[in-house]
Amino acid sequence: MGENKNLNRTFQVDLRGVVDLLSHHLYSSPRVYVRELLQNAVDAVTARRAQDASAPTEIDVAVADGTFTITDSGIGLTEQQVHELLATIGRSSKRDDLGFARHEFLGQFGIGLLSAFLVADEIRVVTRSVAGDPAVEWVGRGDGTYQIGPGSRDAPGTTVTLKTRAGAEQWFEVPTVKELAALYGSMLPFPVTVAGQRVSGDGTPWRADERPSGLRQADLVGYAQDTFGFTPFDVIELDVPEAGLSGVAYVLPFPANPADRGGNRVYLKRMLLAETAEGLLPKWAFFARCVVDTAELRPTASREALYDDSLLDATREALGDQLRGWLVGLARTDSKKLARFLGIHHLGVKALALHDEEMLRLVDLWMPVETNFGRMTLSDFRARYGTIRYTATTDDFRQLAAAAAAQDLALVNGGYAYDTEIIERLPQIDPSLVVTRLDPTDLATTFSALESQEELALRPFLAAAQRAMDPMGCEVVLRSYDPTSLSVLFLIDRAAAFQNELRATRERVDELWAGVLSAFDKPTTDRPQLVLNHRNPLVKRICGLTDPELVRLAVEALYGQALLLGYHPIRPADAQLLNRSFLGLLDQAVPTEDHQ
Ligand SMILES: Nc1ncnc2c1ncn2[C@@H]1O[C@H](COP(=O)(O)OP(=O)(O)OP(=O)(O)O)[C@@H](O)[C@H]1O
Repeated sequence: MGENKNLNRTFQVDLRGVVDLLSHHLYSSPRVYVRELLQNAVDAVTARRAQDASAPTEIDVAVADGTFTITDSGIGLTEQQVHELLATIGRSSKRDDLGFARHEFLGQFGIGLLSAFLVADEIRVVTRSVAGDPAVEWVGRGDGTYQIGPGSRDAPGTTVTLKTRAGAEQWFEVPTVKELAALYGSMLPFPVTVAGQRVSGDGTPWRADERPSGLRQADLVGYAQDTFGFTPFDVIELDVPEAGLSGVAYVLPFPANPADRGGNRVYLKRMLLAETAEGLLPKWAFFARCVVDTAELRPTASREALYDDSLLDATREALGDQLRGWLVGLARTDSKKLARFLGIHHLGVKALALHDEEMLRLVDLWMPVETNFGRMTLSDFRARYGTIRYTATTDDFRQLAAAAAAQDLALVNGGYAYDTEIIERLPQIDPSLVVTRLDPTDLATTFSALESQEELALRPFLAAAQRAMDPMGCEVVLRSYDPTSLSVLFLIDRAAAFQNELRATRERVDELWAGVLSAFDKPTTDRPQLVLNHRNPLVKRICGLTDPELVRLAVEALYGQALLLGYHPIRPADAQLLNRSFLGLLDQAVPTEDHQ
C-alpha cells in the first residue's frame, strides 16, 4: 500500500475545459480553424519535401453539406505517431530535441488541431505515412475520447474531415472558406485549392524575379490598392536579414492620425499572422503601412500577434532606419517630392524631429514655417536673420507680427503643433544658433519713449487714461512705434496672462472656489499694458482731449479694440466696458435734438 502512495500518476485533461479556454480566451474567432488545418497541411508537405524534393505538394480543401475536408500529400503519420502526436495535447513533431520550434515549420505548440473543436464536435483524420505503414483512421471527439482503426488511403498524406456543429454552419460555407484560405494562405509557397479554385502559390508580391523593375513596382502598387484600398505615395522595400524579414512599406497618400496605430500586415513563414499587427514599426512611423513576411519573429500562442522580444525590438529599429533612410534619400534626390510628402505628413515628421537629429535637420532644411516676413524654412530664416525669435502661441504671433515687422524684427510663429519644441531643439544641430522666445512685453522695450517735453505735456491725459483703466487692472503706456497705422497694443506676458485668467474665473465662481483660487493670486508687478502709439494720428488727437469723460470713453474704446486685435479673451467686465464706451461715443457723435 505504501508503494502505491508514491505511484507516478498522469494528469487528466478535461478537453472540454481546454477547448473552452481556446475559444474564449486564446483565439479571437472560430475562423482560425482554417488557418490551423492549412498550416498542418503545409508543414506535412514541407516535411515530406525535405526528404524527397520531387514529392507532390498538393493541398486541397473541399466544403459541401456542412463538411469541411482538407487533403494534403504530406509526410503522413504512422499509427504510433497518431497516438503520440494527434492524441497528445501539447505534443508536436515540429520541435527539436531541446524543445525549440524547428525553423522550417509553421506550427510549434502542439495545440493547433484543437481549434477544429471550435466548429466541430469530431475530428476525423485518415493518414498514411511515407514510411510505408498501412493507413490509419483516427476519430477524436470534443469529450476527450478517441478511436483508432485501419483507414483507407493509397498515397502518403493526410485528410482531415470536420462535420459542422449546430451553430457553426457559417464557417463551412464555400465563399467563407475560400476567403479565409486566401486570407491566411495567399502567400504560401505551395498551391492550395478550395473547391477546385487556386488561392495561393504565387509567393510574396515583392519577391525578386526576372521582370523589369517597372512591372514589379506596378504590381506592388496594385497590391496596396487591392489590400489596403489606397494608391501609395511611395513604395519602400524592406529587408531585415536577422529576422528573415522582407516586405514593403507603403507611404500613405493621406495624413494619418499619429494616435491611430493602424497596424501592419504581417506574414509568418508566408502564413498571415495579423492584418493589423502592432509593434513592428516605431511609433513615429505612422505615415507608413507595411506588409512583411518574417521567418524569425515569433508568434504569440494565438498566432494573432507578434511576441514582444528583443528580436522584435531590433527589427523595429532596423525598419525605422530603412524608413528614415528613404526620407533622407528623398531630401537628397527629389526635393519636390519631399515637399509633397511634408505637405501630407508634416505632423508625423515634426513629431519625429523631436527625437531624431536627422529628422530635425530635415525639418530645418525643408519644412516651411510661418513668419512675419512670409513662409520660409527655419534654415532660410536663420541664414537671413541670425537669431530665431519666435512666439510660443499663434495668438501672440498675430498680436505682434505687424509691430515686430515694422521694427525689422523677424519673428517665427511657434504656435503650431511641435514648432516651439523643434525651434528649441535646433541648437543641438547648430550650437552657435541663438533662439529666443519673444514675449509680448519684450516688444514694448523696443518702442521709443516720448520726448520728455512732450511726455510732461501729456501727463494729465495719461493720468485720466490710467484712471479709466484702473478697474481693468491694466497700465496705460504712451510710446512711439511703427507701423503708424497701429493705434494700440495690449501686451500681456505669461505670468500676467495667468493671473488675469485667474481673476476672470474668480469673478464667475462661487464663494468657496473664489477663496481657493485667491490662494494662487500673487500680486504681480507685470500688469498687462495698454500701449498707445503716439505716432498714430488718431491717438495723437485723442491725447489732445481735455474732457475727462471723453478721455475715458476713447481709452476704453482703444482698450476694447486692442483686446480684439490681439485675440485676447473678453471677460464679462470687458464686454460691459466695450458696450458702455461704444454707446457713450455714439452719444457724443450724434447731435441731441436741442442742438438741431
Ligand atoms: N496534416 C498532417 N499531416 C501530418 N501530421 C500532422 C498533420 N496534422 C497534424 N499533424 C501532427 O500532429 C501534431 C499536432 O498538431 P497540432 O496542429 O495540434 O500542433 P502543431 O502543428 O505541432 O503546433 P501548433 O499548435 O503551433 O499548430 C503535429 O505536430 C504533427 O506532427
